[in-house]
Amino acid sequence: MSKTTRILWLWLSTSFRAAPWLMTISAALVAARAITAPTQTYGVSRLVDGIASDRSSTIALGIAIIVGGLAVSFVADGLGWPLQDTAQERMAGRVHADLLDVTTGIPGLSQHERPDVADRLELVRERAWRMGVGAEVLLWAFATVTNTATVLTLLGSVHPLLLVLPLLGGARIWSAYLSSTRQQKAWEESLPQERLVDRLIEAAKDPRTGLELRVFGLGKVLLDRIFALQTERFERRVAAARWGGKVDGSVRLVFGLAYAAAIVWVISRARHGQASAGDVVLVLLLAPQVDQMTGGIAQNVYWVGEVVRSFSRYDWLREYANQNSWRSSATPVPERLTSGIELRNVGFSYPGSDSAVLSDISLTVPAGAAVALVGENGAGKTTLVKLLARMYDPTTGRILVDGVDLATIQPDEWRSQLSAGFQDFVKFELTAREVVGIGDVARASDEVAVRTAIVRGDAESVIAGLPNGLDSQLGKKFTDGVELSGGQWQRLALARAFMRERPLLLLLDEPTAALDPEAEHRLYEQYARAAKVAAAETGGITVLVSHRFSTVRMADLIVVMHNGRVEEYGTHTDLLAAGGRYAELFELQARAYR
Ligand SMILES: Nc1ncnc2c1ncn2[C@@H]1O[C@H](COP(=O)(O)OP(=O)(O)OP(=O)(O)O)[C@@H](O)[C@H]1O
Repeated sequence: MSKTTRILWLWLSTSFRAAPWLMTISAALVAARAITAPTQTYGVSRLVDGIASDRSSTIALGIAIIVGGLAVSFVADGLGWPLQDTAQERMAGRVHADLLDVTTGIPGLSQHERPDVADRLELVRERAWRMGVGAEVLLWAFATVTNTATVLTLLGSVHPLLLVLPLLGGARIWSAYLSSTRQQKAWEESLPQERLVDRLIEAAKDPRTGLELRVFGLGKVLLDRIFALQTERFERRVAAARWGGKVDGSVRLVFGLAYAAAIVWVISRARHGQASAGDVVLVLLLAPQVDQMTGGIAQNVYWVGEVVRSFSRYDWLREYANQNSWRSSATPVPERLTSGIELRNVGFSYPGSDSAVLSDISLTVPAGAAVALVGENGAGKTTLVKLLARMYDPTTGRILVDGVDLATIQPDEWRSQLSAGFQDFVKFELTAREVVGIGDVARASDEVAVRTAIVRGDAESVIAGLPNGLDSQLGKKFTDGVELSGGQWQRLALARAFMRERPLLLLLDEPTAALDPEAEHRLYEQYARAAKVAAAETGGITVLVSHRFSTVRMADLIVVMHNGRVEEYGTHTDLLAAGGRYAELFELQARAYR
């Protein structure tokens, strides 16, 4: 199937899939409505001719056409609009559901990292409503075609030369096309600015950024920046719209003059007996209809173009999702780990960047082990955690889970066996019960499971301080919502990470950074004891990222990273004895606490 056919088919099938019967009935009504006006005009011309020639059969025909037209338009108008509106709503709903389905089906994170992909994704989302009006535009296009065919037949019946008039209208269609493409281009060019404006507005509104904004007096700077970006974007778009207005206005003027000349010509033909009075009436009354028709086609060209463009972007997204679905990864995830996880010459660069963030990492983490990643900021610890969660695949090398390449394991299944807590965790503004429970959606309403996770996350004191305990609404956006401190939110996020009791891999990327070192130490000690029991059953591995050596030293294996490489690894005792970077950093921190 060619790309154009595929897109048109996508448009047509989405419209009819959304509301098959509504669309079919609406199409019939729309066609009926489209032919009534020109047909009634024909009825009037018959009536005039009948009166002029005093022929009662012609008069009767004229009246029958006019009355029949009235009846049809009465029914089509009464029924058509509500049905069309409903079809339209269904289509919009369908489009949004389809879009969500496709985007949430992309398992990796690359689409958020590559600016070109992010731009296109934004365009798809932002223009989704244009796909949503697809049903209406389709019916509208159908109406225009029917209407055009009827008007052309009637004009041609007076004199074939009059068909030049609608042809002149073609220039108008062309100008509309030019103007819409220019506006489209202006729109697309201003998208990066639009994205930036959205982000800046978000930052300006977000209570979490409010504190720093005020301390550094950034409010005004931010507003000026938003205003400048918006002005630039607005000017670009207005210039395109103004250009379109000028071109369309001039073309319309030429068309109007040509039509006036045609009317004069038909009148003179009638005076010489070459045309009837009815013909003059027909041409006169068709004038506004031809103008409306070409205007309608011009608008249709614009809208058909918009809908086709939106569907072609959607088609691109489907292709992208298809190519990035990691569908070849179909190996089931193991139920337990026996040998462990091995990284073999793993290297990684973020999408759209050439510089390697991780290089040549080779490491074996035995099943059941707790491993700590340490290293200075930017050493690549979080990136390694993301690779283990399979948010990305390594650029080079492989990650083997019990000897099976992680890149071949079904991504959703792998993630269902993971649990994670992060430093920049999400503050889900739900009830406290849900905030914790969603760490294992299947058991989110299991009271015992939620309470156990809360104990493991050392968050009992947070719940005890809430007005309605677990059922308290969290977050400032709600009138009865309770706002928590950074540390309290973090404890709940940690409890959430502990909802899955026996994950094969638990990733803890500085999830306790907001707690004091003692609280962190206590928590990990408690956690390590429980983890040992679970690990004996499932071989589950814990990966912990922390800058605090009091915690790190408890790990079975400590991996010291530097500039995206593993510099040394071993147990706390081994590494201290080796006297390398670990020993140096440990000594530095220990001295600070003495
Ligand atoms: N999404 C991204 N796109 C491009 N580069 C990135 C991205 N995320 C991180 N990086 C780069 O990768 C490098 C490693 O970052 P990473 O977050 O893995 O370090 P880290 O060791 O976890 O640091 P920290 O201790 O500060 O959390 C950094 O140089 C960073 O600039």
